[in-house]
Amino acid sequence: SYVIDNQALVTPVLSQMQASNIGTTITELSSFTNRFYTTTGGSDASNWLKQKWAGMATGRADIAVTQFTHSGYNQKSVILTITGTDNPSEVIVLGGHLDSTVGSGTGETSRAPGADDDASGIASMTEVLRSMIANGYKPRRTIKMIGYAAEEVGLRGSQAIAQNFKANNVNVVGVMQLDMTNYKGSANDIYIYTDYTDSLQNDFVAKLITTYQPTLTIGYDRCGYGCSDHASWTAQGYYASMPFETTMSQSNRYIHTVNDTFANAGGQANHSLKFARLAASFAIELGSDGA
Ligand SMILES: N[C@H](Cc1ccc(I)cc1)C(=O)NO
Ligand SMILES: [Zn+2]
Ligand SMILES: [Zn+2]
Repeated sequence: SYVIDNQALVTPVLSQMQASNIGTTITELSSFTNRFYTTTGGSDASNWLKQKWAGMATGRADIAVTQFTHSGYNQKSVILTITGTDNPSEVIVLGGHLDSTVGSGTGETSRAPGADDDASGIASMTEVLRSMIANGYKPRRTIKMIGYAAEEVGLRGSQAIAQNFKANNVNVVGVMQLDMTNYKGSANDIYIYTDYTDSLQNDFVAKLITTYQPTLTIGYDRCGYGCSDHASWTAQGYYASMPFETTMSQSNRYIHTVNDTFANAGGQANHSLKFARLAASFAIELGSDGA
């Protein structure tokens, strides 16, 4: 339910999260020549993320990391699963995309750092994972963190996964998309997008921000189209939310260019930390509910 009553579990995880760790992961992901869905870099980045998450989960028998193979291109999505202790059939999904692009002509040697779009989202999720593990947090429901392949070419990775989950009757109770979290281009801190998302869940997201990050300011906007992977989940009838870094009109103009770098977002991840903390509070509040 959307009742906020797990402060004892959420607060220690949030307080341990650090922008510097997010910045490190953004830098690592940006160092692949590109992470395009059909290139060597795209496959290497997927394998790198799998290894990174698996390494972090060492010693946790309830955490598994797999890759989801897509048809028609080599880049695999990465799925980390924290199996719930006593209500495992109900699933919470945190997502971001691991591919990067400099447009349709992206090839093997194209330079596409994709620091904000969307290394920042993957890095935010990674810091959630690190702090949950450091605090020994074990959810009652299952939490999945997904690095989607092929978002930039039509939300293809998330579409395949959301369709697969629907076909298998996976009971996903909520989805949060993190795509572009580190470019502070607008007045407010977090913008809750209201199209291709669920309005009730969006109200819960706003309450999470006012409860756990009361100094942050909230804005609202719309994309006007299916602008990221949340739209794939909504299309399958699941509840999705997308907290975004700016208003639509002030969105990061460096994306999909060689200039989408960590330095061009200020060389620090203070903005991403807000989204990482929001994602952690979302996953823990929903993840701590029993059957
Ligand atoms: N189109 C999206 C970027 C994007 C998403 C939302 C808004 I507002 C502006 C721009 C993309 O490239 N996702 O990877
Ligand atoms: Zn993009
Ligand atoms: Zn993106």
